[in-house]
Amino acid sequence: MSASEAITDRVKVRAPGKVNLALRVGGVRPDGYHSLATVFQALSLFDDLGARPAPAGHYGIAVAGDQAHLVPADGSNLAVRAARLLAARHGGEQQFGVELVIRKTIPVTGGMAGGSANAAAALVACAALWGIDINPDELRELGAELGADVPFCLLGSTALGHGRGDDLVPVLSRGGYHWVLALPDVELSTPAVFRRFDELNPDADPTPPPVPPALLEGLASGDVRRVADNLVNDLEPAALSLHPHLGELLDAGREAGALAGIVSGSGPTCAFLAPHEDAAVRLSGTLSGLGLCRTVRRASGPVPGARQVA
Ligand SMILES: C[C@](O)(CO)[C@H](O)COP(=O)(O)OP(=O)(O)OC[C@H]1O[C@@H](n2ccc(N)nc2=O)[C@H](O)[C@@H]1O
Ligand SMILES: Nc1ncnc2c1ncn2[C@@H]1O[C@H](COP(=O)(O)OP(=O)(O)OP(=O)(O)O)[C@@H](O)[C@H]1O
Repeated sequence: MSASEAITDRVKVRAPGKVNLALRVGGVRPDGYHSLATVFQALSLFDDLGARPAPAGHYGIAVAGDQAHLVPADGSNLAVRAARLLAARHGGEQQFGVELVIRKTIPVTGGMAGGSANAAAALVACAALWGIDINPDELRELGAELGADVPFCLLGSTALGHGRGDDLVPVLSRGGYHWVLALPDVELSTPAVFRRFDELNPDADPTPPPVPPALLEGLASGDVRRVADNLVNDLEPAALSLHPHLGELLDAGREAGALAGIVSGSGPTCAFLAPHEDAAVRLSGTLSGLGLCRTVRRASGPVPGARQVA
């Protein structure tokens, strides 16, 4: 199917990318994952996914968007894996079929949970298309089998994550936050960044450091400066050591008026928090003009998780 045929989508689902306001990383667990203590915020940078019926046993995929060529359009796509997993747990893969189309906006391999957002969207879309009655907890459990960030892409808003990052509790958050996202022209693989973290922290405590209480207080009171002062990402030194020029980009954003700048998740996207919307508009203009990154986007948060749209 070509992406232009998407007009016939029977179900459309929109899912957000994320930024980690705090990403505290502990040592490696027996399952190979790192113990995390993290605060996620879902951002208004969305991927859209359409689903339409297909013959039983057929799972098709098309991907559109300027980075579509970087995303697998076959059975390895996380959205296809999500559809098959849902089917397998509700009667069998041969009982259902679907044609999926993804329109990418979230940067690919950018540290903003793009693939996870597509998996979350596919779970929601296929459950609706196939008439499967599944509650949000079950949906998040399936999501966790697909990737550590998938449950948050389902939940959205602001949440505290423990374990692999998939054990979630909603966090009280007031007000809206205005972000400028600088997308560098390099890729960073999540496992490679965690491996570099291990090299830099050979004696990491199995328990991650706590998220800053002042961050949670800032969110609860809607105090953007307090939030900015307490952003933290333990993967940032690892990402910077793999791509040192990200440090220059972070410095440029701070000098151009950001309250704070951090690497988003495993990077390489750099996320700058602005004091208000006008400042974000100015900051994105300045950063675009510097030529330090491939593109600059603005987004706000928090926004809801994956959900069906008209
Ligand atoms: C960096 C973050 O985006 C922060 O939210 C996530 O921790 C990564 O989440 P994700 O991309 O959904 O992760 P997965 O697809 O489940 O795992 C990809 C790889 O990242 C590493 N990984 C991920 C999560 C975690 N808690 N510990 C890890 O070590 C592992 O090498 C894993 O094989
Ligand atoms: N539906 C999908 N969308 C994007 N990437 C996908 C998808 N399915 C598989 N991938 C592959 O997964 C890898 C990670 O891409 P993704 O865009 O999810 O990275 P990321 O945003 O850095 O992930 P995270 O922030 O969750 O660690 C890439 O190699 C990509 O090609």
